Amino acid sequence: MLLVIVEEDAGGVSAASLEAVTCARHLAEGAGLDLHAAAFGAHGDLAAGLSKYGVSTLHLVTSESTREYSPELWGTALAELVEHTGATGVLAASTDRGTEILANAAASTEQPFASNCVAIEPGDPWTLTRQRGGGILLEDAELSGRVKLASLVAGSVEISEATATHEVDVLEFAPTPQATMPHSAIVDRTSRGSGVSLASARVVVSGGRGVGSAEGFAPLEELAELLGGAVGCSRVATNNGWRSHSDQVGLTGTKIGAELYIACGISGATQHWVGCMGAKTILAINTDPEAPLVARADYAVIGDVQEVLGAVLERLRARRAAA
Ligand SMILES: Cc1cc2nc3c(=O)[nH]c(=O)nc-3n(C[C@H](O)[C@H](O)[C@H](O)COP(=O)(O)OP(=O)(O)OC[C@H]3O[C@@H](n4cnc5c(N)ncnc54)[C@H](O)[C@@H]3O)c2cc1C
Repeated sequence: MLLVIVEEDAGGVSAASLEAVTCARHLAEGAGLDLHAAAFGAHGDLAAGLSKYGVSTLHLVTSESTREYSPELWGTALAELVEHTGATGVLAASTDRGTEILANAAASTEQPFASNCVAIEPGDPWTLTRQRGGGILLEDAELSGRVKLASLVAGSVEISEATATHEVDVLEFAPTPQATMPHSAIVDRTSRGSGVSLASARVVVSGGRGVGSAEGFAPLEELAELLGGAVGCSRVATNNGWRSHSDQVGLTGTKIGAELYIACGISGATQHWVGCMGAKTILAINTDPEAPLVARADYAVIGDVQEVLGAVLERLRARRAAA
């Protein structure tokens, strides 16, 4: 059996997790194995969203010690679930959580973990392609082991449904309490304005130095809201205190896999590019026609970001009012 960790986003299974599910189904079918999913917390409602994707069982990891996120406690709980179910492979999206949980589970089970994969082919060993150097290099590798663990970069796989729809069995799994184990724990949370996470948003409207100030992000916020997306930024925007680090796209920020990335006043330094290159379509708005991101973008508008966004928003507001 193969196991895929699913994360919740906006009340359903996140797009990045559905990519991992699609990839895991491909591996399971190639090996003639069942596909199970696992979620942390009482997320029984995710079962309905998984029924079309070939998942037969959803394991809900529920216990007092795993109620709040902790990479060590969740990783150890996952290791226990792997032994309990006899899973021979575990996949997750390459989100911060997915990577941390798998790394801890791998350490606990003493099994190998390949992070940041963009393609995984069935067989024994698994054949994989993974990102290195923040995505600048691609490495071909093989993964062998009694249990293989791998994480998948968002935007690598086209989400697809299974040929048959299954009713998903929901099973609760209570791991052994690990309260005395050394672990990190969340002590505070800052909620984001939008309910959509940057890593899994289908549209990201992102701003850099060219936006000019924290207040200059207001039209980006409005555009993101109108498009049902999230706001991102470059490191200059975080360094200047215009946005929080959680909004940063890039090597030392979030890697996105959006359908559409709108880069406003961002030059496109390599460290930024590796965070947004997974987007399917890139639109750059920049005063400099020679900016690297303008050269790499699918579409570019050469002009002042505030003027361009002002015109776009005017049209969108008028269209919304007419609808
Ligand atoms: C180890 C390391 C890690 C890093 N990690 C990251 C990372 O994760 N993410 C990241 O983003 N950067 C990262 N950086 C920084 C990166 O190298 C760049 O410095 C940064 O991305 C530049 O941000 P920017 O594009 O906003 O600014 P700039 O490079 O200054 O570009 C500003 C752009 O705005 C345009 N512009 C100016 N005025 C306007 C206007 N009115 N309207 C429209 N366009 C305008 C300009 O033409 C220019 O293209 C990292 C650097 C290092 C060394």
